[in-house]
Parts: sequence; C-alpha cells; structure tokens
Amino acid sequence: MKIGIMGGTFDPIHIGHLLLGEFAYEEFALDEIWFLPNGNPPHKTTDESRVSLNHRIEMVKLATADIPYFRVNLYEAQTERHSYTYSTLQAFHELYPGNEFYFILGADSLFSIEQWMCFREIFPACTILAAMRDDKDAGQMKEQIRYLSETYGAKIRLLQAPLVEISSTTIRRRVSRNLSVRYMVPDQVAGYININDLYREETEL
Ligand SMILES: Nc1ncnc2c1ncn2[C@@H]1O[C@H](COP(=O)(O)OP(=O)(O)OP(=O)(O)O)[C@@H](O)[C@H]1O
Ligand SMILES: O=C(O)c1ccc[n+]([C@@H]2O[C@H](COP(=O)([O-])O)[C@@H](O)[C@H]2O)c1
Repeated sequence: MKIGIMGGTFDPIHIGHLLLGEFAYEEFALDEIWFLPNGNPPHKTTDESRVSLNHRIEMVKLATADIPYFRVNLYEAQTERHSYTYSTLQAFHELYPGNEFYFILGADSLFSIEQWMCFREIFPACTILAAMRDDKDAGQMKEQIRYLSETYGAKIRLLQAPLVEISSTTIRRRVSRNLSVRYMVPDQVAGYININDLYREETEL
C-alpha cells in the first residue's frame, strides 16, 4: 500500500492539515492517510502551555472520523519521550513491511528539516510530499527541494494543495480572543474546543 503520513502537533487540527491529507491522497493515488499526532513535540518548547495530548488526539479523531481513508496512528502518542520522524519511519517499515511511505509536510517543516534528529535517515525511508503555506514560498520551495534532492538524494515532490494561511496558532489566538474559528476547523472540532473550554487563556498561545 501507499501510505501518506500527516505528522503534526495538531494543537488543534485545522483545515490546512486536512486539505494536505485530501490532496495528497488524490494527487499521489495513496491508499490511506495516517494522521500521526506527536506525543511530545521535539522542537516546540512551550509544551506546558498547550492542551493535553488527549485533547489533541480527540480532536484529530473527530476531524477524520467520517473519511474512510483517513486513519489516526497513535505510535508517537504512546511515549512520553520525544518522537523523532526518522525513528518512527524505521519502526513503520518494521511494523508494516512492504508498504511505501509518503511523509506530508508544509513549507516551514521542509525548510527546517536539516535541524531534525538524524534527518539523513528520513530520506531513504519515504518520499516527502511538501506543500506551500504561502505564495512567497514558491521559488524558495523549488530551490530547497532541488538542494535536498541533490545533497542527500531525498525524494521530494511538490504537493499542490490549496493555499490556506491558517495555523494552529491562529486558531488558539482567535479562541482566546473570543473570535470565531468556524470554517477554519471542522464543526466537531469547534464544538469540542467550546465544550472543553480549550484555548481560552492568552497564556495558552
Ligand atoms: N495551512 C497550512 N498549509 C500547509 N501546511 C500546513 C498548514 N498548517 C500546518 N501545516 C503543516 O502541517 C504539519 C503539522 O503542523 P502543526 O501541527 O505544527 O500545525 P501549525 O498550524 O503549523 O501549528 P502552530 O501554529 O502551532 O505552529 C507541518 O508540517 C506544517 O508545516
Ligand atoms: O524528528 C524530528 O527531529 C522532528 C523535528 C520537527 C518536526 N518533526 C515532525 O514534523 C511533523 C510536523 O511537526 P510540527 O511541529 O510542525 O507539528 C511532526 O510529525 C513532527 O514530529 C520531527
């Protein structure tokens, strides 16, 4: 099978993430998209101010429940230790042999990938599908793809998805200011945020 992996902190999941999954599925004829919530994000330093892992997972489940080819994979959520993409991919090849993995990410992740743990080991283990987050990314993205491909033999494809300038930060900020997040997150996620009173405090940004 061809499996797309949509890794993220998902604090909370929003339509930018879901569109990447949907367009990757279609454009690269993938069989499934696995949403992979990060248990303890290696590079985000403000974990203590974020909502609990359980809330993040619950929102990912709600957002993906109706789509048969969207799955939630809790591999990285099962450990308190940092999860690193290279080791998750190694584990997936052992746990699910014979599958091809496509790691889906946005421009910011592609630009910082050389700071990731053992990043060279990521390239032979998957094809990267990289999406722009912003119009300004276009030229720089192509250059970064060329650079990573030539330098490390990375297999990277540009993922053409609608440009959505929404981030989890935007959602957290808007909720804390009592502004609407309707249409930015699925209705079920907006309802969950509301019922559980998430992101109300400015300090949770
Ligand atoms: N609107 C978007 N368009 C394209 N890619 C996105 C978008 N939002 C997130 N991504 C990508 O999805 C992956 C997971 O992102 P993450 O869960 O950190 O969301 P985020 O919106 O970037 O969060 P935050 O604002 O908290 O940093 C990353 O590879 C990121 O680049
Ligand atoms: O392995 C690493 O060192 C590493 C460093 C930064 C990000 N990642 C992964 O990249 C994905 C997007 O990360 P984030 O923080 O933007 O949600 C998610 O699956 C992270 O686990 C991985």
